[in-house]
Amino acid sequence: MGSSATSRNRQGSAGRRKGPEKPVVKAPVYAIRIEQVKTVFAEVQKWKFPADSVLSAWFRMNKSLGSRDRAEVAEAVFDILRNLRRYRQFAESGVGSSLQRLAILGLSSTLGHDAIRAVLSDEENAWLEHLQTIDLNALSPAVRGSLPDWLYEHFSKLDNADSLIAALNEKAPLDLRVNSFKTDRDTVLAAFKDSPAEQFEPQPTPYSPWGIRLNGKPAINRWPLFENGSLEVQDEGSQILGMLVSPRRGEMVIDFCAGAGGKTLLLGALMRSTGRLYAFDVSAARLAKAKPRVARSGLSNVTPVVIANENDARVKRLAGKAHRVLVDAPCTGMGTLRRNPDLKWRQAPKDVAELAALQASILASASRCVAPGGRLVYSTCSVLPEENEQQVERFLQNHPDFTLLHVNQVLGDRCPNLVMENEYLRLRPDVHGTDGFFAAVLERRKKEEVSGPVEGMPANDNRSS
Ligand SMILES: C[S@@+](CC[C@H](N)C(=O)[O-])C[C@H]1O[C@@H](n2cnc3c(N)ncnc32)[C@H](O)[C@@H]1O
Repeated sequence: MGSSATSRNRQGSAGRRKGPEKPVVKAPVYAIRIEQVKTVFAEVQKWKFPADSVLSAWFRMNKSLGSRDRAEVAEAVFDILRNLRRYRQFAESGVGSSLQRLAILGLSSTLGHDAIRAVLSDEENAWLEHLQTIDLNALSPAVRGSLPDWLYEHFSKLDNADSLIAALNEKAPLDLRVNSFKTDRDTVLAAFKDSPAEQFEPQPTPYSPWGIRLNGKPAINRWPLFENGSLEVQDEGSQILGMLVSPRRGEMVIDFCAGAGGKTLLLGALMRSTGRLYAFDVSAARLAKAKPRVARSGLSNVTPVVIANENDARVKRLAGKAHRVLVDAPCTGMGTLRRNPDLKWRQAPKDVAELAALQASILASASRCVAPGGRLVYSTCSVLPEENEQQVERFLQNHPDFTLLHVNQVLGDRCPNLVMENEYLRLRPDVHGTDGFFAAVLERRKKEEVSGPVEGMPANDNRSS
């Protein structure tokens, strides 16, 4: 069972009824809830679409559901995804369909056994009670951590693997970033006092000067501070990346894999909306999602560009020109399992190999855009060395005109609480409370420091950042 298995006994949508509640009206609500979780999970486990897309589509088809109904279904589905391997093992015993048993496990973990007891059969209740007696330490580590074998193989090679796996199976808090182009964190925290945000216990994040951590999952897109562009949702790890790229006013900066613009917005704010910030991506749909966010943020220095691939002619035209290039590479997302637990079930070993090849190609191509003396930052939201350190090491072997900077040196005194053991930024949920996140800062040598011609560097370009 999940950690909250016995702790809560919420009233579900029954809570919306007026007058005193009687147990007799609660039962059908949770019988319906079990069916709802089964319906959604049956769709999710086709592994065709991300779980949050499946849930959003189902909510759109079931508009009459209240926010508590939605939250209960979503929490149970995500709980099943986090614990799926363990739950499947548990579901081998018991009665009824395996889908029914998974739904019961998810709901008893998130709401507590007592909440659903009345709608379960005697056998089902006895089965749940028996499961409570199982010693989780007696399970194999891959079952206990609910990872497929191939992924457990990868994780088990990392430092303190058990602690990392356990932390990645927890729910994540919600991190917000204050848009420093519009306001500052103290002002937002003051505005949160006596507002609906207060119930989510807003706290400054420990490392990022722009971060606020909320306990819970409010619909912040209806908050005025979100609507006016003062706030964005962004994990603290991604915020720290802004300090590593550290773009300055008036510079030319490329966000090579900009997606829906999460990091673009941060870089644009750090540039105080000056200079030129190219937002590249191969996905027009993702870049389109950045548009309203850029509009809200008040930035006017962002130029979105849909590229065909990393070797697009528009990329080549910028050879040697950019002061800063960020490659926030497509990756397995294994550092974000707290938020996207379906990623561990939707990928296979071949995906790691394919992504690693794509990452190497994007990094090589993006590096050509960096001006002499300029900075290239490579990042992923993965914890796998194949996507991280090994990429950077291979890149450095093939690109002697780049050197690796130590992140402590780059961060200087801007992030005094954060000290890394070696050159790389390596964040983990069990150590830092962030998603798993990796970044490396590479600097292109100035022209006079390099002997012989260097690919992508214009003969007459002698700028430095
Ligand atoms: C990790 S996501 C980027 C997230 C984004 N930086 C943010 O902060 O929201 C990786 C992005 O790389 C894009 N991508 C994939 N292949 C690419 C390529 N060859 N060149 C540029 N971008 C690519 C994907 O479409 C995806 O949006």
